[in-house]
Amino acid sequence: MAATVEGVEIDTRHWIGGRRVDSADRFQSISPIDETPIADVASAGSAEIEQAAAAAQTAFKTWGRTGREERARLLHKIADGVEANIERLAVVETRDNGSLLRSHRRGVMPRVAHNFRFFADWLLQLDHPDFDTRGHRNHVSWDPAGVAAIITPWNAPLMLGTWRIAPALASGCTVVYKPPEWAPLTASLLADITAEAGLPDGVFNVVQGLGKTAGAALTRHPKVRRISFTGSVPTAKTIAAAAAENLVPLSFELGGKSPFIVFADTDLDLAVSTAVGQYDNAGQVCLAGTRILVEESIRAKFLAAFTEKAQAIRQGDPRDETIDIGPQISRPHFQRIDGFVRRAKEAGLQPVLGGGPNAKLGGLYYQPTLFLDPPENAEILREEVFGPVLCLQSFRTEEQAIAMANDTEYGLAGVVMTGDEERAKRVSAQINAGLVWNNCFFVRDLRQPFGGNGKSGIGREGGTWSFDFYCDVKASIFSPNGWSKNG
Ligand SMILES: NC(=O)c1ccc[n+]([C@@H]2O[C@H](COP(=O)([O-])OP(=O)(O)OC[C@H]3O[C@@H](n4cnc5c(N)ncnc54)[C@H](O)[C@@H]3O)[C@@H](O)[C@H]2O)c1
Ligand SMILES: O=C/C=C/C=C(\O)C(=O)O
Repeated sequence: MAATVEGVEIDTRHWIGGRRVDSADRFQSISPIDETPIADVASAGSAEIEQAAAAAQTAFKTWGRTGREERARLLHKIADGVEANIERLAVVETRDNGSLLRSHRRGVMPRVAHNFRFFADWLLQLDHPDFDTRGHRNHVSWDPAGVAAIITPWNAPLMLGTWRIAPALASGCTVVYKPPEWAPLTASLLADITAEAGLPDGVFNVVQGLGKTAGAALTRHPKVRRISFTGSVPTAKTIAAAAAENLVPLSFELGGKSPFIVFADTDLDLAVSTAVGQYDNAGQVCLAGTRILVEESIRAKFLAAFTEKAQAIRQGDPRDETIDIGPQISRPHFQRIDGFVRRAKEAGLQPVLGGGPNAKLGGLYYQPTLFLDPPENAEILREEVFGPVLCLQSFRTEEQAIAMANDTEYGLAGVVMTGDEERAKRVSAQINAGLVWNNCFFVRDLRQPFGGNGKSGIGREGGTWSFDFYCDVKASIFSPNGWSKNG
């Protein structure tokens, strides 16, 4: 079973134990650009999951004992393969998930390659210095845990997938990856790349399918020793219950409703352009600062400049390099976003920007939308919309800004815009979030701990934190006594 998308041939079957495997069931991948079906994809049930888990467990016997240098070498080979295929991966991803081709070409796909290179290099340096306990030498080592199940969403499919796949493979785990059913295609190309790189059979497996069937069977599977999930809170709760059954450690990167705080002493141009950037990827970014909090004395000035800049956003076909934002991922997701906006309007809020579908473009294009001063308990202020919908409120004091910023069940990210470095340090220290950007947004370094507090997730990945998750970390204690003379 194959599809040709933007001239690229894609095998849309699963990739299990180093070969293509089909299913009787199929699902369709529909392009958000024009809502046309672009591929029929194999849809797994528990039998295919069983097969993949068994292949991964068999492969683990060898891969788990493969030396660090060899694992790192193969990860670099995969990165080479990604780099050689950037254009093919970019055009397929854009057709499949509707994100900008220009960012796939120049930002996202290079980051996919970097995900592999970074964890390959980190593996070679992974170390904890030995330490002494009354003459006993303590040694710390990282033993791979076994089969890792990785499940990720559609808003940055290959980037979010490989951000988990690369450290799992570097750790010596074998992987069963369940890509998002709304954008499944680049995962299949990645399987080809890993095969060409010479990754042994069964070390990396792709099982395509729906969350409630393939995803659920994977997270319940007793051979799985780690579950790494990026997605929504309701799904996370279902997965946590499945993980509890087998006592499997899990890593969750979930939603957000991050604050974007603008102090009066900010560089206004920088604050406005960074704030308008929160509409990027049509608002389908977990980290987005969707609650803009502006100091009252500059509110009018900020709002005027923000509205002007937001109105200049060019929306359209994401394959056009001059376009700034594309469509939403799917009809159900589009309707969900519109539901939030309609309910906000019914509750009496009037958007000062957008407020509905983009009538000129039709399809899945939704206008960048801004609501002012929703009441404290408004749904639009509390729930993650995951679309191009922002709220703006104002504050009078720093304490009030911090209190408003922290008035959420989420805790993924925060943005602070101020000209005062001391204030930036003081405020970011008090924001309840896994990541706080000061006078910037989305500056990523894979040495950073990445993850969220509260409903935004469990655990951290990045650098050694990733290896801590995919490994059973071990302490070996060597006594000074009792060694044989030959020992
Ligand atoms: N924190 C982060 O790093 C991060 C990054 C990107 C997106 N997200 C979050 O992801 C969400 C959007 O993604 P979504 O709507 O696709 O999320 P989702 O939870 O509906 O789906 C995510 C993945 O889980 C699978 N899934 C669904 N039901 C399942 C089940 N019962 N068992 C196992 N797997 C199942 C899906 O097939 C998909 O692959 C947003 O909340 C967003 O904030 C978080
Ligand atoms: O939409 C969410 C984006 C998440 C980004 C990352 O996981 C990352 O940069 O590693």
